[in-house]
Amino acid sequence: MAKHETKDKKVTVVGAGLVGTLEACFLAKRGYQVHLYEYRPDIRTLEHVPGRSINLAMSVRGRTGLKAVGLEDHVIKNHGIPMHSRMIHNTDGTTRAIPYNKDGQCIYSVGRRFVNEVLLNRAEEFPNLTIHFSHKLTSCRLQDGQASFLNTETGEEVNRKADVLIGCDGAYSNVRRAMMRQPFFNYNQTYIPHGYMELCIPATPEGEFVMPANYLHIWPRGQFMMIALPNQDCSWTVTLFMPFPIFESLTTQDQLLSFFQTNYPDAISLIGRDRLVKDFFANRALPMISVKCSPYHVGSTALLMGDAAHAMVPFYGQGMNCGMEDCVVLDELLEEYSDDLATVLPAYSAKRSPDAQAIVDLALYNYIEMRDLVNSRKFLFRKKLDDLLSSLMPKYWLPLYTMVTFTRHPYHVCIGRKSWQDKVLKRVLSMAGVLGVGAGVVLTKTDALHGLSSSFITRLSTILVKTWSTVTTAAATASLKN
Ligand SMILES: Cc1cc2nc3c(=O)[nH]c(=O)nc-3n(C[C@H](O)[C@H](O)[C@H](O)COP(=O)(O)OP(=O)(O)OC[C@H]3O[C@@H](n4cnc5c(N)ncnc54)[C@H](O)[C@@H]3O)c2cc1C
Ligand SMILES: Cc1cnn(-c2ccc(OCc3ccccc3)c(C(=O)O)c2)c1-c1ccc(Cl)c(F)c1
Repeated sequence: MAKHETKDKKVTVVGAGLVGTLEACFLAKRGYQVHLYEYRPDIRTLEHVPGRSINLAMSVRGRTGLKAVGLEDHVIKNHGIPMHSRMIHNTDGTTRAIPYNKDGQCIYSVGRRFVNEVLLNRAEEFPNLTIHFSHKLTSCRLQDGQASFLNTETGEEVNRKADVLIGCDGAYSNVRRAMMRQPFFNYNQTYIPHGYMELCIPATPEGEFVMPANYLHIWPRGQFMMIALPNQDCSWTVTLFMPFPIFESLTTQDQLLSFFQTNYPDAISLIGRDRLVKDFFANRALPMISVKCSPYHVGSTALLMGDAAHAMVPFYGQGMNCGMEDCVVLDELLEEYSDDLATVLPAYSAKRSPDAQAIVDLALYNYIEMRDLVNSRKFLFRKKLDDLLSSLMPKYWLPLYTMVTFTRHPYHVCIGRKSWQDKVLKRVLSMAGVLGVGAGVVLTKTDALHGLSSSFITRLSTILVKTWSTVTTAAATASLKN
């Protein structure tokens, strides 16, 4: 296929967040003339950057995007804090670690601002990439890549025509809003009844971590999930997920402290009683939205990427990872079709929307599943069962979280395996139910749940061996299908 010249092709990217800035780098690297417009001022000049989350879990899909523009080592090796295991906090204050991966793979806690600044610095290295800060997209014409911006510093209106307009303007995208006027553009959004609030566990006076550093700390309390990710300054960003009515019901200091004493007693001393009260009442719980839409393109002149295309609830830690993988997928298609945009954009929609919609669904599913894990025992049991099944049939059983987080298996393949895994789990648990009384006694009377006692494992293994032929046949069939 004849190579389509890129050096004369203009691209307007709207939104210099994590995905827009990365995409601008990808396109500039291919030789396009790129103009990146961002509503906010240059975050590198700001004292404090208001944001939706201070740190994020980065895994292989995001790392692959950073690697393509030469930033993986800078972000991961020099900045990212590895989280090798989950640290599960029980209501009695005891904790339990469960490693993520036998091969030592891990996820990394990275600072949102740091990653965005690193991407902006990289973007400025491209002579064919111009960044326009404090420029808000006010309107756009998708059919010819025309866009109008308001320079919020001067009040001046700026018009930009390009060969393609790419909306990376986040979950409440204006480019997507324009797309909604297109015939056959499908869209749906869901606000979940939970909100989230970020709190902080400070470093010690000596500047040390107060909890073991290389863990994703999780307080699984069903409706009241809470997590903590480590920051570079040895503090922790805590995210509290609760139904809005619960947030609203905690109106006094006593109500708040009593709630935490019941659900997260260890967190009171970790955060600090006075700081907890101050920060909780100084913050407000923020909403979480799930957005699915398709197609992502209009002809060869407009495209949606990142949260603008697929905003997801944060219960899988995949939003940024998915958006960065969007950039990798688009680049592979530009390479495959020699930058023929008329072919690439429809191909991108066809390839990416099933996967993006799958992870949006999976994140929502995880929200529901974790909401039902009312305590650590259930959370631990699920994880131990996953580990047991994957050790018994490694070729067929890869825990879903492992598949999503530690591989680049297409998301739609992961969700396909999930339905099969759910069927097997139901069969195994119903078989185990036959021994339920015995197993129940064993599990409740000892700390077997945590260690999954050898008698339980023997019994479960017997069941599995008995159902071995069924499971492996089903697995073989399923894996052939996917
Ligand atoms: C609480 C929480 C925790 C999360 N944790 C994780 C995690 O652990 N791991 C993970 O992978 N993901 C996580 N995410 C998701 C992740 O934050 C998003 O998926 C990611 O930021 C999406 O990047 P984006 O560039 O597409 O959109 P955004 O980051 O929203 O960037 C959009 C940019 O467009 C700009 N913009 C908007 N409108 C306009 C306009 N009209 N004109 C010009 N510019 C405009 C905005 O100013 C912004 O800079 C989390 C999200 C939340 C809310
Ligand atoms: C930010 C981030 C990065 N990854 N994860 C994550 C998500 C889900 C997980 O398990 C799903 C599961 C547990 C138990 C049973 C079924 C499924 C695990 C895990 O296995 O450790 C880790 C999160 C996260 C985000 C929000 C909440 Cl509330 C949360 F708890 C963790």
